[in-house]
Amino acid sequence: MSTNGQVAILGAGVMGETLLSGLLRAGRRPGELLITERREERATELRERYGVDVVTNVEAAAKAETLVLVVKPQDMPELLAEIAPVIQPTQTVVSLAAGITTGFIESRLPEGVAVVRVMPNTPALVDEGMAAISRGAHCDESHLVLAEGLLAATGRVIRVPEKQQDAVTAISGSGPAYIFFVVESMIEAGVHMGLPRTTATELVVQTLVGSAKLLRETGEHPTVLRERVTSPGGTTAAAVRELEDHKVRAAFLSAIEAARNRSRALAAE
Ligand SMILES: NC(=O)C1=CN([C@@H]2O[C@H](COP(=O)(O)OP(=O)(O)OC[C@H]3O[C@@H](n4cnc5c(N)ncnc54)[C@H](O)[C@@H]3O)[C@@H](O)[C@H]2O)C=CC1
Ligand SMILES: O=C(O)[C@@H]1CCC=N1
Repeated sequence: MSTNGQVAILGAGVMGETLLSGLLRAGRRPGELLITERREERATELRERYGVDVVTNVEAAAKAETLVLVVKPQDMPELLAEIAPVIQPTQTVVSLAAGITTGFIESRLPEGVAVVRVMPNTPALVDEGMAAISRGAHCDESHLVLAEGLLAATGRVIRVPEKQQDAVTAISGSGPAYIFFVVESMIEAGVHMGLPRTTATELVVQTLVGSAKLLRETGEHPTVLRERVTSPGGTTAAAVRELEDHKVRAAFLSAIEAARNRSRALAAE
């Protein structure tokens, strides 16, 4: 049962489909994958789109070597109660849920099941994901390597101590949303100044991609890169002064701390 290499994705919403499509792009065959999904029309859609089998949670837990839990944190107790009677300590559980600790999961499953906690993000859909993984009490190196193998299909993977996962969630898990918020704001500014929306969008998206590549490929500190854009007495200095006056840096600090605090609170709901 536990050495068939089969991976079951339990809960195939946004993140479940992201992982599923990434595994298929990376060369896994549909027959090696199973999904479960509570919404019937969603299950049908994914079966037709990817050619994977849709099974019940109990069937998935009885069959697959690796169970990837991708339901919302609030749905986790019910899912764990469903699979606990059939799961064996030879299987590996990988949880992608924000805020849910490995201890929370271990305490609801048979003694000895290895649990890996992962925080992925949505750029995984274009193979530019950032995932951080942490070991539970019953994990050894092989379980971490297995989880890394799954997540590496869609981008970068790092290992972090579990106590850092709420901060990771606030930075890279939710992070794409902050970037999209900035992008929306910049496009709106362009439209306010009379640029056609398509022009403003192209300018902003390419500026974002170019800036991201500059950061990654030069390895320079963002402050240095920003200073290079900022000519003395010029346009950028005028803009950055406004951002500082509006306490945008402080707003980012508070926003990201709020996300971290929300992650901490999720397991208690
Ligand atoms: N969306 C994101 O950017 C990220 C999400 N996550 C985590 O991934 C998890 C899922 O998030 P999303 O995909 O955004 O939510 P979602 O709501 O799109 O997907 C959850 C899916 O699980 C299904 N579901 C719920 N209970 C079920 C059950 N008992 N059995 C089978 N299917 C069930 C729902 O019908 C839904 O399709 C959450 O725990 C979230 O914290 C983690 C990192 C990033
Ligand atoms: O908003 C959320 O709770 C999930 C976790 C990180 C990104 N999305």
